[in-house]
Amino acid sequence: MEELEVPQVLTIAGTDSGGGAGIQADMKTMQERHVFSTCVVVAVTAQNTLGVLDVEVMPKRIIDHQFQALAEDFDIQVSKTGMLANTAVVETVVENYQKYDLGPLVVDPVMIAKGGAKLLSEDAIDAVRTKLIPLAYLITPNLPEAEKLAEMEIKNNQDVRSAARKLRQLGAKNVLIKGGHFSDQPESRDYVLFENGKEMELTGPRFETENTHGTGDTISSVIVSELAKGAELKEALQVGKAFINAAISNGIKVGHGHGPLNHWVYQNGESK
Ligand SMILES: Nc1ncnc2c1ncn2[C@@H]1O[C@H](COP(=O)(O)OP(=O)(O)OP(=O)(O)O)[C@@H](O)[C@H]1O
Ligand SMILES: Cc1ncc(COP(=O)(O)O)c(N)n1
Repeated sequence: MEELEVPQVLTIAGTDSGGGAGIQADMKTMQERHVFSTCVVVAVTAQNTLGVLDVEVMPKRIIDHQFQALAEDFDIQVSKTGMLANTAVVETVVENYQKYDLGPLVVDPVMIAKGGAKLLSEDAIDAVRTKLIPLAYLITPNLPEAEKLAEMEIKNNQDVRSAARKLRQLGAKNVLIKGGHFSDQPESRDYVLFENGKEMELTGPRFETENTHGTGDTISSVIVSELAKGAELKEALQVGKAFINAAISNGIKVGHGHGPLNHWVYQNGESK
């Protein structure tokens, strides 16, 4: 029997027991985009749509062994990082990514959950800036994350452009600054700065909803999946934006707080 070759991808992040963000959102999204997903769990969160109850960071030994187990058996085409918790984890991830061949790296520099919980300690931001960003093929901060990493305030579109240039100077090849937090604007607008200096905007309607738990994880996981299937970055970003628009606008009723997205609805450009 002939077996199907499928692209293999990796998410390095924290879990969300509520299933809407973190590793669970990543793997659900990757499954929807028809790639085989693997994971390195660096932290476990006790979480639901109302917030984060507790966090346990994994010891270095088990993080190292997860990388080793994957590297010895799988052929990972593209990897991504999400919640990395603290400096020690950032350094362990950097060490392992440099040790093994895990394809281009998409860095989603998760810092604070929608409900306000800290998912990266303040002192780890420096390690992300100086050790992780230089490895990134693409970095995908939201506005507050871009402000921290670029060490500047972002008040308007010109500031977004300056912050993206700073992030490129830190070593990220390509930069996507997500505009989900510009909530006073009528449309959702994300900004992209490519490695050749070209720019692009990803725009769409802004939906009035509380149900945006895991938007950042989801869009970066679509991008990882499309890249693994051989798409150019521009196309991967456009599929990501279309997927997120469909996943937000066709909302599902789960939980009592910031609800999760509809990960099923986007089917090759067709939503409900
Ligand atoms: N209310 C909304 N309507 C339309 N698009 C949105 C909305 N909220 C977020 N988005 C889009 O979702 C994507 C993720 O952006 P966002 O800024 O929310 O990332 P994030 O804060 O990292 O997400 P999270 O922390 O929830 O994982 C972007 O493409 C953004 O434009
Ligand atoms: C484990 C984990 N990773 C990422 C997020 C960010 O998602 P959001 O900002 O939507 O809460 C999260 N809440 N939990």
